[in-house]
Parts: sequence; structure tokens; C-alpha cells
Amino acid sequence: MEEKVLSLQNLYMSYPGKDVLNGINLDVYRGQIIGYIGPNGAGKSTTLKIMLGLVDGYGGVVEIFGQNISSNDYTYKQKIGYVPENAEIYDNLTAAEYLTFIGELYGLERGAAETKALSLLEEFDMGDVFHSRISSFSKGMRQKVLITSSLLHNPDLIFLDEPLSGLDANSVMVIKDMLEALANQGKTIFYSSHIMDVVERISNRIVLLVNGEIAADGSFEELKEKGKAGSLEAIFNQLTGFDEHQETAKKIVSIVTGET
Ligand SMILES: Nc1ncnc2c1ncn2[C@@H]1O[C@H](COP(=O)(O)OP(=O)(O)OP(=O)(O)O)[C@@H](O)[C@H]1O
Repeated sequence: MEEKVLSLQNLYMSYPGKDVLNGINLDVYRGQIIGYIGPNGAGKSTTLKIMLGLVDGYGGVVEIFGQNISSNDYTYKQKIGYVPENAEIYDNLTAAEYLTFIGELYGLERGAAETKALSLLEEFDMGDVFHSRISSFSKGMRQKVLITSSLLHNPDLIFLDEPLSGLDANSVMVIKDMLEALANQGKTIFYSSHIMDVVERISNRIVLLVNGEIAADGSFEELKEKGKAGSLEAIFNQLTGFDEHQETAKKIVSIVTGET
């Protein structure tokens, strides 16, 4: 029988003057790679932050590994990894200090955390800067540190919010293959991104959020069948009712150049 890892039941969230999530129902099973997509402001990051216990005041039920996350028992967090879209990272620390600290927070022994962090960074071609300050790192290097920090404790459920930002083409290939390999090992991946060709390639299930509601849920093939469009980008345009990109682009250029 399939093992349910995550369950959202009638999830609602509002900020003053704005309903962000309008009743999300979603069951996610072990080994799935969920591509969680939707227009800017649709509520993707909000869903992720609720599941991670970073945002309160929601309505409905969130269960992770069968545990209601509002129960004040935070043990489920030990089995979760998270790569946030915008991360606060301690710039003055070296990669070694930062990653060892994060590893210890997750309960790893100091030496083991440091060894594992170095091994992972070496795979990302960053072994030589292990003892350099994070403030000296490029955007892509910081992103590799973040990805490493989310994996140190061997989590069973991994949330990634636009994880490839700043990564070069070679690193993107490594991460894509790594996510596939992790899912084959039984890890569950919840992947939110705007890079449609990557979502199309790695996800075995795509969930499209529009205005705080699930507008489509299925494999890429199923969505293609439903949308009668070729690529995920075209399906996205179609299901979000957007067909004015050329017109909008022309308007922007005419405003920029001052020609009407
Ligand atoms: N702390 C907050 N206070 C008020 N409104 C918020 C807050 N956080 C998010 N929102 C609003 O909730 C809506 C959904 O935001 P969210 O960040 O979840 O969208 P998203 O789907 O992740 O968008 P993007 O693709 O641009 O990252 C937006 O209208 C945003 O302005």
C-alpha cells in the first residue's frame, strides 16, 4: 500500500484583506516528486511555510508523517529538509561553521556533521572554500550551501522553493539527477519552481495552484491530455488563462521607448 507522507485537508489562509489559500486538498505519497507550480502570488510559498510550521493562523488540517503539525510535537521536523526561496544565511560564518551548526541543530554529532558537509560540498566543487566566509560566495555558491544544509540530516521529505536559482547549467544537471535518485530511494520531494522545463522533467506529479486553489493535479502526460498543449509552459499558459504575452511585451516596449 502507498505510504501517505503529507496530507493537506481543506487548507485556508488569509492575510488582512486577502484570501491566499482557498481550500487546498492534497495527499502526497512516499517517493513522489511533486512539482508545485502557479502564477506569482498564487500561494505556493505560503503553502510551503505553513507545512514547515513557519506560518500560523491557517484553517484546515496539515498532517506530515501522519502527525497533525498543530499538535505542538515538532519531531516531524527532524525528517524534513527545506531550501527556502529567500534564505537568511549567517554570512560571517564559514561554510564549515554554518553547515556544522545546522547539522548539530538536526542532532548530528559535530565531527560527523563537518565530515558530511565537506563531502557534499566537494561534490559541488566547493571543497576548496569550505573554510571561507559565506559573505565571499557567489549566488550559486550560497545556493549550494543551502541545498547541502537541507540534506545533512538525511531527511525523508524535502521542500524546495526555487532551488536552482543562481546555479550554472552543470550544477542544475547534478541537482536534477540527485532529486531523481533521492526519490528512487523513497524520499518525497515537494518542488516549487517557475522553471517549467525542469518541473516537466523531474516531477512525476504536477500540482498547479491558481488563486489559492488547485487548478490541475496529475502527471505531465495527464495534464497534456487535459490541456491539449505540448509543453508544460504552454499548459501553464492555457490553464491560467494567459494568452497575451506578445501583446503585453509590446506594450512594455512602447512604454519604455515612449512610442505609443
Ligand atoms: N506575510 C504576509 N502578509 C501579507 N500578505 C502576504 C504575506 N505573505 C504572503 N502574502 C501574500 O500572499 C499571496 C501569496 O504569496 P506567496 O508568496 O505564497 O505566493 P507564491 O505563489 O509563492 O508567489 P511567487 O511565485 O511570486 O513566489 C501574495 O498576494 C502575497 O502578497
